[in-house]
Amino acid sequence: MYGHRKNSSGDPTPDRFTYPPSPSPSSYSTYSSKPSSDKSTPSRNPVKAAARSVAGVFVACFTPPEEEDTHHKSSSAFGGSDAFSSTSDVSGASDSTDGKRRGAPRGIYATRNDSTHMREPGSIKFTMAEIHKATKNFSPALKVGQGGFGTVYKGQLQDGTLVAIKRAKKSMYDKNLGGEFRSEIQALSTVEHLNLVKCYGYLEQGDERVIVVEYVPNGTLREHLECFNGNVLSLASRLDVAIDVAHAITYLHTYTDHPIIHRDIKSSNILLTEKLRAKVADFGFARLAADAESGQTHVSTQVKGTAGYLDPEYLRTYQLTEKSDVYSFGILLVELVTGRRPIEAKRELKERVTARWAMKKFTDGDAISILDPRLEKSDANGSALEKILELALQCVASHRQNRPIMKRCAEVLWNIRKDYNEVFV
Ligand SMILES: Nc1ncnc2c1ncn2[C@@H]1O[C@H](COP(=O)(O)OP(=O)(O)OP(=O)(O)O)[C@@H](O)[C@H]1O
Repeated sequence: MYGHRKNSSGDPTPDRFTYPPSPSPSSYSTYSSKPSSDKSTPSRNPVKAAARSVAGVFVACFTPPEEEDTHHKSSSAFGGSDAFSSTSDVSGASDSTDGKRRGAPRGIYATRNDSTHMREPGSIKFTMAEIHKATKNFSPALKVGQGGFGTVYKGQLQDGTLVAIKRAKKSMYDKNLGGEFRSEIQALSTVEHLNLVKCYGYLEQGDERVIVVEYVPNGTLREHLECFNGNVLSLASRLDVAIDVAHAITYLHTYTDHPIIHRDIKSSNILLTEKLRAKVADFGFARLAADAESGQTHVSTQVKGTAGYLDPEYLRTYQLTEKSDVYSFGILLVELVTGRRPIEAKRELKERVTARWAMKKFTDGDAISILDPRLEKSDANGSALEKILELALQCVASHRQNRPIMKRCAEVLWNIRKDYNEVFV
């Protein structure tokens, strides 16, 4: 199953992939089972050894796609919406989309009146009437994004709570979305953490699959790294974001009833609050990890994730562990300090795979040259950059046993942040 993103020309471009690939042709099959060399050149410097190792993995595993990914949003979260200030009638059958589908035999348009009963307090099941009311009948004015799962709307519940309402696209449901939907709900409904997007509930009715989650108002990390709002995210804020994400993943790996592996850690799944704190979203690919007591290892029948963030060891072995998230997190750290996407297909060959390029510069003693050009090349930034890259290197080690656990990542980042703060007091 491929997520459908839109490239700059508006064409759907796959950037998320499943291996084994679906029968449909895709350049992403080049990521597949080609074994990668883990035999890095021995080095006395473990950091440099890891760098060589990871560079080898990138060479072996990644053939960048022809098209650069693909940032797309049909409308930005920054656009927000003032549609809630309107007092228009939300029951309105006058909505044009609604009008077009009025004859549909199944789904919400045929069942709106079946589910007008009130939701029981505390229930996570929403009614169709509530969803319609919250989104003003899925008003295009309230659309805040589009992802592999479907369309995301900003909504407001009866009690005034702002929510993001994720409506699965029909094609996804046809492709056996059932499992993924339930997975997302199962994972989301059991967890609660300041740095995780809270799940309020869901609706499963006819062809409709809708998830209601906390609305996070300030766009995605990827949007901030691209300065969509005109402001450059400072290195201090980037460190805070990294710490928040590390805490969120630590919680998923360690403190839930069963370990949860997110499987799709990436900058477009990290949402920012107005105070620029991070909340990790999109558990569409989350799966409950093996029960620690049973000692079983989760073996996937399909490799899922997003190009550029995917753990090569998982790709090779189909064995999913928490360390696959650690790998993706390492890629995210590189993204945070460089500002670049993990794969930048329009750049010259040696710079296309951002982590490989960054690690090479780092081991050549030229880390500062990879710092996001929008950030000042100060001593404080240079020092923090090197420490962050050192951690990133460990996270993207080719063998999972050489990667730190996420809790350790949080601790290291916390210390980097502390040292960084001290420079400014
Ligand atoms: N909880 C939320 N609060 C505010 N905006 C959100 C929320 N969830 C998603 N969005 C917006 O909707 C967009 C699409 O989100 P979604 O999670 O469906 O897809 P994605 O993660 O960007 O892509 P994919 O699903 O293909 O990985 C996001 O990029 C963001 O702009």
